[in-house]
Amino acid sequence: MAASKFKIALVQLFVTANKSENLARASKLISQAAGGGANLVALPECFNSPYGTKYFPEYAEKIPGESTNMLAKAAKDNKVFLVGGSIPEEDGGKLYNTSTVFNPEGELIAKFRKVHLFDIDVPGKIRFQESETLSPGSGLVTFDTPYCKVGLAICYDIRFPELAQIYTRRGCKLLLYPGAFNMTTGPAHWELLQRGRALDNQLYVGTISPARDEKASYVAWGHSTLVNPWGEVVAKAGHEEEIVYSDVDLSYVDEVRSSIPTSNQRRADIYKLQDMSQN
Ligand SMILES: O=C(O)CCC(=O)C(=O)O
Repeated sequence: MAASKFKIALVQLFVTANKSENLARASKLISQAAGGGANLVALPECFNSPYGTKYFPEYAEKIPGESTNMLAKAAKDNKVFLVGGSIPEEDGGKLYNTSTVFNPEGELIAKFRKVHLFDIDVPGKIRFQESETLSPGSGLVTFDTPYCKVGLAICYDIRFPELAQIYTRRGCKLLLYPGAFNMTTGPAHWELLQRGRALDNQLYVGTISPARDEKASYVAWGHSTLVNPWGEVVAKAGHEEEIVYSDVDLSYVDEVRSSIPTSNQRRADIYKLQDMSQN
């Protein structure tokens, strides 16, 4: 029988412009998280490079490559499931914002390319057009652990509730979103979106941000968080580098779903959700 509890570590890494420093630091914090008892360790969006359209071409790598080789080794050395945040990936002349997942044997078990690119323009506040240099992914990705099935997406993807609903339909009890919200949308929407996705789908939602660097061209909000199926924040970082640990209690997912059985109360006769993804 699958274990009903496991420990997750959200690694809020301080990311700099120095890739090898980022990789070394990430590797050290993954070991620290494993030493702290985590079964599953997760890194932030763009953990190996600064976040910004001008940086993506400069830092992009093939998979496998330097960054994912480090992740594979760290997962194996520390015997953890490792969600490698995301990195700018180059493939076939295109760039993607890509998350990779490794099992405790160091094998790549999932690869997700951000599906919804972060293209926004909030007048006087923030304009960001990820599509200037990136291409979107075209598939949805879940992976299996001995604990539960996990759904994976990246940052802006959290704004699209259909994606989370599809992962829930596929049997996920935990959704993970490496992400880097900013000083405008962070305070307004970061926690609200996570609590919304968790409550709508009655599952755990974890987000993993880089630590805030006030000197960076894109200032991340921080506040990596875990929300439970009741919609409560159970663990939350500040904005500096830190590891946030929490137990994920899968029996609580079942309890909430049986107390308020929304998933059996849908009106398929008046609306429907369609999963068109091939993977
Ligand atoms: O949705 C937002 O407000 C922020 C999204 C973002 O920063 C990203 O997709 O990387």
